[in-house]
Amino acid sequence: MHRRQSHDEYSSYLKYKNVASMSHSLGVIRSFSIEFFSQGSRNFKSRVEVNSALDRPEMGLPQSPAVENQDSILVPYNSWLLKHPSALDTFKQLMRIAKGKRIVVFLDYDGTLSNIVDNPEKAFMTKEMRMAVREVACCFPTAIISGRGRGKVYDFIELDNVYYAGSHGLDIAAPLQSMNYGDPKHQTSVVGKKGNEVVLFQPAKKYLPAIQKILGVLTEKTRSIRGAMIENNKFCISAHYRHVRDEDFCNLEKVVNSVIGEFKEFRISKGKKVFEIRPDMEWDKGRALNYLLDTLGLGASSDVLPIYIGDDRTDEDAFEAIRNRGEGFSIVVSSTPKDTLALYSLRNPLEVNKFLLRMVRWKKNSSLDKSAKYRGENKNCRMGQCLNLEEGTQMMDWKDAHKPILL
Ligand SMILES: O=P(O)(O)OC[C@H]1O[C@H](O[C@H]2O[C@H](CO)[C@@H](O)[C@H](O)[C@H]2O)[C@H](O)[C@@H](O)[C@@H]1O
Repeated sequence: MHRRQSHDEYSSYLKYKNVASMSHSLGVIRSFSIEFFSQGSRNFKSRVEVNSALDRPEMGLPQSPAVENQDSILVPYNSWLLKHPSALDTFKQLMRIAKGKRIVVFLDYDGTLSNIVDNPEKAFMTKEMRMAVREVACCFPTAIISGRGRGKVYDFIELDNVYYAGSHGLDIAAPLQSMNYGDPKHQTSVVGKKGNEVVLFQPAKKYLPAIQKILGVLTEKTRSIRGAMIENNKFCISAHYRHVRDEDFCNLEKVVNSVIGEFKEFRISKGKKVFEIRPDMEWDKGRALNYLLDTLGLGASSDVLPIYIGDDRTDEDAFEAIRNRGEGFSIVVSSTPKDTLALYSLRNPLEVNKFLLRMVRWKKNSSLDKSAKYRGENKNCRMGQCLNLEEGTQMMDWKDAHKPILL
């Protein structure tokens, strides 16, 4: 067990070195002189300690058995931070780069806006986080890109001034003008319950019957594996193993592999104690980010600056998309060193909350600097509603100030 672990850690370390040499600076000059300490017990201990903190039982449910952070690497957090500086500590430099650019904010949900908890149905975000997201969306176009079904992630966030992409970007409710972008065969213009017209971009529709089949077979075949949980995310499926005992994990993995083996058009990736099953097509969170930028009419603008914040493997596609654009800030949420293409980091959702509020204050101050009346950039928000925001301020209820854009 230990032998395998150290081999894995070493390959992780090599992978990290590759990522490190690939990673490029987007304007902030950073030191690349990372001193790796010898891979002795000190590093190992620090990794284990942080991971076990993540594994702590929450909400009185049994402790999670399997390794969560598959990407953790063998460097002390402070060394890793040199490579992926805190977006809070470098905030001023970041905003210096962002000045005069059109910022678009992209946020993952689980592990980014809400803490990772034992029960996926109870991954609520705090009301402070909801306020911060609502405020940030008043200042900059903002989209949530989640692995969950779009409807489910809306139920958690409950904001009408953000765009939603569910199923790892396979289900996007985009602004109306997006009819001019992307493949029209995947787009439908629909009128939602609230009378608003939106475009649904759903490139994986043809896989729905197969997804239903997989859901049925997986649910049946994992029924006898204690703690296994199958989640329907509409265009993809999650097979959770957070509560599966160590001794049953291989069995679950075998079942998932053998079921999906029968469906050649699907692929499996691993998230945080979850197998994520989705159609094997050229679409991911990175492509969803680019699609949303296009539909906002910003895809080709040279002054657009996307910011993506996410914590998990599928978010790496979005980090890569930002890297390929050559403009933008990719921010990984992690309290342990891990392999990532993200340039910056935040430790946890609490720091994400702080970062979002700082962006709001920065926007407000930079508008006041120009002695202009502060105005939000999101057309779905009433002007001036972000005024006087201080960290921790209780906000008034602006429910009816937003034009709903969701179905
Ligand atoms: O893209 P995301 O919004 O980050 O969604 C990724 C997966 O998130 C959820 O699972 C994870 O969070 C749960 C709640 O904290 C946790 O219990 C689980 O172990 C994590 O894997 C969601 O339930 C999955 O469907 C998403 O794929």
